[in-house]
Amino acid sequence: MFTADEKVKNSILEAIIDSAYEWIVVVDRNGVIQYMNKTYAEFLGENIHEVIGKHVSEVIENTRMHKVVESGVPEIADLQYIRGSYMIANRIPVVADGEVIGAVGTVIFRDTGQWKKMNSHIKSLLSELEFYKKDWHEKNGAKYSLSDIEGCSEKMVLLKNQVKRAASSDLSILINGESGTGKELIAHSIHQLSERSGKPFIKVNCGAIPDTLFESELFGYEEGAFTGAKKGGKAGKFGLADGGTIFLDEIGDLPPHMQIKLLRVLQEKEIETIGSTVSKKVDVRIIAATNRPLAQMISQRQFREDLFYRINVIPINVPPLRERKEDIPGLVLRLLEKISKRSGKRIIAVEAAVMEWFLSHEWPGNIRELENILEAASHFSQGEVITADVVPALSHDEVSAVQENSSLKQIMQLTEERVLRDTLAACSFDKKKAAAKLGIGKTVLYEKIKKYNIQA
Ligand SMILES: Nc1ncnc2c1ncn2[C@@H]1O[C@H](COP(=O)(O)OP(=O)(O)OP(=O)(O)O)[C@@H](O)[C@H]1O
Repeated sequence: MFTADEKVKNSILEAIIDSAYEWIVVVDRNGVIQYMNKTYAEFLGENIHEVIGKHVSEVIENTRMHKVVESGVPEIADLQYIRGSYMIANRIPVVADGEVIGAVGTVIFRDTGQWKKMNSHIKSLLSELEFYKKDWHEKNGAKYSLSDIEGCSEKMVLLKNQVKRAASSDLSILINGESGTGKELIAHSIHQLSERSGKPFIKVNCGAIPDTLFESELFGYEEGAFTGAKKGGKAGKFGLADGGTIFLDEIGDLPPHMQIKLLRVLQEKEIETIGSTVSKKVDVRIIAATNRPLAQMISQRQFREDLFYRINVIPINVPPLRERKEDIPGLVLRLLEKISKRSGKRIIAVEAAVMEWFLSHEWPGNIRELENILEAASHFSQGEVITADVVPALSHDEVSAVQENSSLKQIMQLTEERVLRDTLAACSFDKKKAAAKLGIGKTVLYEKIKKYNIQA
């Protein structure tokens, strides 16, 4: 029991802590919360009494409090991402009799205006950093690894095993799959898992290089090789990839006269820089990808058979999303996490109606289409859960579904009904206003409301 004097002292202490500039949390040696000040709990949307006794990782995103208890090493001014913003966190171990018995954590920038300002400053610095990191990775390394590939369907489990096996060999790989299925992600993962992972991963988009620049892009040129050549010359992609992996994306888009040049390099394993008289040995592993039917292109003489056999030593087929719909819930969570990080807006789930639609949609654009839809919806979303009204594709799909089996009359009626419903809702069911907006008389509007049984 506290004495009256102690009670006063405790109340004073509590008042000081609650009005402190920082948010405060205290955990015991097991990482279980023993204390949290009111403002912190409020910010987290938690009840102050309910958080006591919970493990800190259940309550605070990206926390490291329990790690500090384990390591006994203080962490000062660490950047922590909580509820869509970056905060600055300090974590100090509490030591008694030479033993760590818990930790105190403080987070600064609880003043919204202040942290918004700081947050936007940090975000702009981080996006600058991201830009340079991306640029560096594009030139020198693989961005993704196997853990970035979401999917627990049977097809994806088989695919991941195949990726692991293929990575350990040094043979050429051809990844086949529809657009947006994750072929590039797989190419990165193969490189990361291979013995070449410490060496460059260089991507070449075969469809995007103009014919006239193809040779200089791939093989480079010497200084003075032609008018306009850069001082010091230029290294080509094959030279840059030496020792590592070259990823030939969209190989089916390679024009025939370029196919023969590529075949020569693959056979002879040497390149001739433009303007040089000597050829240079290169050691690169080839991973190619395509969404075009190369076998059919061979029969139509659009793709060289000899080049096909050179690159298709290990074929990997990536299944389209419609054949592995059980992966959708996991993908949605993974992509929302990625989008939230990118935009700084916390979105954690989609409502049941949206998921239902996701599971019934055919996904012609595969995972890229899913990512784009989630990105647009999270932009318009008001809360942390995406609702059907912010998924534009959802209403569009209804129309296309009807169009497949309907007469023009039915489609026109459906469209008319939708326009009426939308306009009435936008005018808060003020029929005079809605009629004026639609450019029809009030009587006609009443007739149509009756016809479609539209109710306020
Ligand atoms: N299994 C997956 N798990 C998580 N994200 C994925 C997965 N597959 C694809 N993605 C994401 O979907 C997007 C498209 O993937 P990617 O660019 O690898 O597809 P692609 O098959 O190479 O497409 P294209 O043929 O059009 O070049 C990327 O943002 C990628 O990160």
